[in-house]
Amino acid sequence: MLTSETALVRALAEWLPRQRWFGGKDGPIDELTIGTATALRSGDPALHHLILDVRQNGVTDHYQLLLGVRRELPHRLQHVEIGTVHGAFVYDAAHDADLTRILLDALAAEAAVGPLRFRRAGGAGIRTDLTSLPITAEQSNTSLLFGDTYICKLFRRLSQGVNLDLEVNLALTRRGCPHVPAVHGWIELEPGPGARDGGTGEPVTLALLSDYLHTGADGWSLAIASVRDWFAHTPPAGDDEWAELDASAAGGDFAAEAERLGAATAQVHRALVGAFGVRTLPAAEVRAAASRMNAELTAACRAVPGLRPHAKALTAAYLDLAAQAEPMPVQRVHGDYHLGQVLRTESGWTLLDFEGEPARTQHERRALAHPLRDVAGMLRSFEYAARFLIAKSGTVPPEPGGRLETRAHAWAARNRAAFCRGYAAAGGADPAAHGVLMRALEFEKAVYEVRYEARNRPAWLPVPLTSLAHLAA
Ligand SMILES: Nc1ncnc2c1ncn2[C@@H]1O[C@H](COP(=O)(O)OP(=O)(O)O)[C@@H](O)[C@H]1O
Ligand SMILES: O=P(O)(O)O[C@H]1O[C@H](CO)[C@@H](O[C@H]2O[C@H](CO)[C@@H](O)[C@H](O)[C@H]2O)[C@H](O)[C@H]1O
Repeated sequence: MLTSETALVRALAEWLPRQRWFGGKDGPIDELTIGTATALRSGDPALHHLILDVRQNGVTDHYQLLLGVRRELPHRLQHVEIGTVHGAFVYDAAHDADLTRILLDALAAEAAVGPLRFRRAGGAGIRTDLTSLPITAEQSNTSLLFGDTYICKLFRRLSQGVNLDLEVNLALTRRGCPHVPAVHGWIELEPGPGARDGGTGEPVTLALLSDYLHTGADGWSLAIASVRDWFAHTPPAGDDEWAELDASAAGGDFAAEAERLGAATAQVHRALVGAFGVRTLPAAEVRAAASRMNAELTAACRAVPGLRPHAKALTAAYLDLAAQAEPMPVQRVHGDYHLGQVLRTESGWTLLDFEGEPARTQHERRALAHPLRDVAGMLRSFEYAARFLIAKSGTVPPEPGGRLETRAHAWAARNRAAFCRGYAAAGGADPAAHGVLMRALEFEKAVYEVRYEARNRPAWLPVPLTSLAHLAA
């Protein structure tokens, strides 16, 4: 019985915190148990689907793992070894194309295996002749490419109920929205006792199979290429003029793309209203939201001391929001909008990953919000992109007013303005006309990022902290 294998549990507890997608790196694992184990293939190699129940600081999270078991571990799989149990190697089978093809077969057949249900989105069949390759993006989940046809996202930390990415993508696919990849199928865990559905009575989404937009380039890589050009460009008039330079002269200027991205964002926001509706948030709830933002700031300052010097400016922004609170429209939004979530294809920008912020509860992620929340998220991403290369070269925190920092600031300002222009011109709320709300939303996102980086990528922490130093000044 796999669930009572102590050697396996011990190996998993040692391996899990080292995974990019593990969201609990800021504290020890108090207990790890195997919640469900479903055999998808026996023999050698064998494949088991596991749900790991991980208790940390009184809270239990559920993580999904495809566990491969082999007597001999070929070289190509050694980097994903978890350990050995009774003389057999166990490893992360998301990287084993011999085993992942079972997922496509099961989806095509709309199979049911134990508590796992394999679903198809529409009438069209699912190809089963494709080999998978995991992508190596900076991800909270693990995605497998099947040829250049499908991308299958295996959700790592499971949320209760229907996954938002599935819910939103299906709704927008069915409305014919051109800015999301079409959904082909999904895998879910049927409702059941304990961790299975957390009492919601809803299936838990485990994976999502969508169109792979193989010609697309993600917004983050495009933006970083542009920042690189911008840093490399030698100004004609000397260092002091760098901030005022015409960025379009540097080559690789991103502003026109940023503007188009703003327009696509406004169009998706409209489609979300069409699919899920809109409501008015009373002023009292806006005030409550401002006070929640401040409570998050207090908690974040406790966890990350580097945030404390900015706390006063952030609180002032939240107080301004509360003081000027008036009823505002709220709707379903993307919820974790940044340059890594958008792809530029030959036909325009496509938005990905409607799951919301991985560190929030499902309830928080599904909550309606002002659409400018996404705009604020993307503006933060321009700040990140502008400073990423400085951080990578090890010169963070840069000297205030320093050469590269001045340039980074100029790049971010140019692209932020272009994005907002595109958003407003395509019918979205004009960010310039909502200064108080925008400032509070941007700070809220920056606080989230500081916590996110502390928990997941401590080496990145200086990026949001440095940009906060500028925004809060
Ligand atoms: N449908 C798709 N077509 C092409 N690439 C995709 C697609 N979906 C995701 N990607 C790529 O995978 C990366 C991570 O996807 P995402 O859905 O954001 O995963 P996560 O939730 O783990 O962050 C994206 O930045 C993008 O580069
Ligand atoms: O894409 P995810 O849903 O996994 O989002 C989480 O991870 C993101 C990083 O991969 C993180 O985004 C932050 O870093 C980005 C650069 O890597 C930057 O463009 C974003 O602006 C910044 O927020 C995101 O916050 C987190 O939820």
